[in-house]
Amino acid sequence: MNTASAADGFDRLPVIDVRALTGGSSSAADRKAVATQIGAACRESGFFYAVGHGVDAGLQSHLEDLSRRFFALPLEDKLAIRMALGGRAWRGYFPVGGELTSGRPDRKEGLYFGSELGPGHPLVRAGTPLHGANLFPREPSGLRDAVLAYMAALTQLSHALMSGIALSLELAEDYFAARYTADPLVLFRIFNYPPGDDTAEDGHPIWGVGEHTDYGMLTLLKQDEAGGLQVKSRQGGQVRWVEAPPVPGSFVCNIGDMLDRMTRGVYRSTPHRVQNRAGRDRLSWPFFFDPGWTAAVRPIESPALAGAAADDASERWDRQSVHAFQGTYGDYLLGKVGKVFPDLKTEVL
Ligand SMILES: O=C(O)CCC(=O)C(=O)O
Ligand SMILES: [Fe+2]
Repeated sequence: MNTASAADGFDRLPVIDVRALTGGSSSAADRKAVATQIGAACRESGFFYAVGHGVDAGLQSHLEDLSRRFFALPLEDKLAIRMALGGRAWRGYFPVGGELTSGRPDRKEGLYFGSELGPGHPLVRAGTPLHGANLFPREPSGLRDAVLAYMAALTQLSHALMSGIALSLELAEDYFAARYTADPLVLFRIFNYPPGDDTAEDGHPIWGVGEHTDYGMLTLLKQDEAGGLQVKSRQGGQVRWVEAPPVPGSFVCNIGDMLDRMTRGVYRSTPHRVQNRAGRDRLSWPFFFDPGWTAAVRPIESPALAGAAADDASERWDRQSVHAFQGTYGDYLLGKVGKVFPDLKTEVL
């Protein structure tokens, strides 16, 4: 077993070919071999690049093209689907400065999407936050179909990667599907980070996204050529920010707070941030694959995690422990999103 842990620090993020998990006809040994690589990455940095994932390149470039066309529209057209109009479903467009990931406005604009649920869906009928219909722009009109097709493809890939993560923890391949993701919470965002100065007039650095960890289970990030994503490595009290540059045809995969909680900190939800220094727009497409809203997320019992006990609250960006909280994943998530969109919280929740 690989005994690396985040405490050792790291200087690069591995590239893992996940074909054996996504194809239909791989051997158990091949699946286990991929799972072992994923497990080592989750222990070391909580991040890896997935290649050989099988998500159609044509769909991806189509989505990229449509996304650029949307952000190029006049602000007023983009605001026609502003988040306040998405109500409790928390969908739509937010302008630059509209989101405060770690207490200060991020320099990014974006679109929020999620599973497309009609008014008859039980969670929508019950008024559950973050569940409902998407707000799609009128232009470019193809964005709706591209987003829905992309979310479907990434949902399938996430299930496959979670079966690898289960194997890496010496669990049955359907461990997560059986407990948490039969009906996953799927959130998808399209971000545009415009170029600009690194530092504000008051001397504070300006981030595209400030330092944070992801809240859920697994994030799959598509990024364009611009670069700027950085991952926090810590070695003996020294912090180093490791670049996660674009790797063609890959998704950057990272684990979120719920997997950190389930593994008692052995698989880390590692802080990361973005600063766009490319001198042009940077686009990214993070896809979040999370436990169902009503799931109570519990520590995993597995020999692979024997002896693990973590409370990292004092080190975390938000000074909160993912291990101590009580409640469902929905409760946890709501506490987080309320902080990053304070105005919207008052308006719609
Ligand atoms: O845009 C990126 O590269 C990262 C975005 C991110 O970290 C997030 O949305 O959680
Ligand atoms: Fe993130």
